[in-house]
Amino acid sequence: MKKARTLSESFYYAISGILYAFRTQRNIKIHFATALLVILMSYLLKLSTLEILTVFMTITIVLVTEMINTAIETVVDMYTQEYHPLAAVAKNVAAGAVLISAINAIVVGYIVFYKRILMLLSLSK
Ligand SMILES: Nc1ncnc2c1ncn2[C@@H]1O[C@H](COP(=O)(O)OP(=O)(O)OP(=O)(O)O)[C@@H](O)[C@H]1O
Repeated sequence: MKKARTLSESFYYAISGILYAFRTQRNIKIHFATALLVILMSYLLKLSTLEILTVFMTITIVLVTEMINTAIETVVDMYTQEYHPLAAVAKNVAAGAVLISAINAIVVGYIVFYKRILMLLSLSK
């Protein structure tokens, strides 16, 4: 088994993991595009420092859980292509983690952006 020897090698492996997840996972592409849009909106709507921190934490949690989900799916698929109840448990629990992070993102998005967007819409009338 090949072990990472230097810090730069470890960094390279981590970056290639991120690029693999981005290349192969449609959901991660969607989350990434949404994150860019949310960051742009945060800038335009002049969020407070605390709100910006919350938005960044939320984006990070969604992307990280998606990547861990991808890692778990990959390990399960490497282990078996056959139906196995434990494979189902592993994948379902990983998918559950993604769902929880997505619900958190919706709640944060609602609390931070909803009133501001309503105000903008009423101003533009
Ligand atoms: N080897 C397996 N044995 C038993 N059930 C499985 C197995 N592979 C997948 N499943 C079931 O099918 C579901 C979907 O698995 P799959 O690997 O297709 O992920 P996915 O929904 O395509 O995820 P993503 O969209 O994130 O790639 C799992 O949550 C699990 O319930």
